[in-house]
Amino acid sequence: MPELLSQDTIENRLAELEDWHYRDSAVHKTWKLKGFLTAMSFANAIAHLANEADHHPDLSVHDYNRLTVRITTHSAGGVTENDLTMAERIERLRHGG
Ligand SMILES: C[C@H](O)[C@H](O)[C@H]1CNC2=NC(N)=NC(=O)C2=N1
Repeated sequence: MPELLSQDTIENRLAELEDWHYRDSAVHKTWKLKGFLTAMSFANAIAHLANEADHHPDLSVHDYNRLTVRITTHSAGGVTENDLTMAERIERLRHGG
């Protein structure tokens, strides 16, 4: 089972990622997209990435054009390397990398 990371480690890693935060045993970010379908498409792209990685974030499309992603490792009960890796992969996806 992947091991839980300390708050210091998590916050140091998140400092490299724009607008990601650590709260309630998870890392999360909210984007404001161009519209509802853009937000849905981004959520779907993340869903495919997540399924390939077998690591599944919580995805919420809300307030018309916002997407909130929350990532935690259920089996560990908090944030592990797998969550930070997923956050990094989502950022690369968003920026076309
Ligand atoms: C069997 C399967 O690999 C596990 O249930 C995976 C699936 N996706 C998962 N996703 C997340 N976020 N945390 C987990 O502990 C987890 N476990």
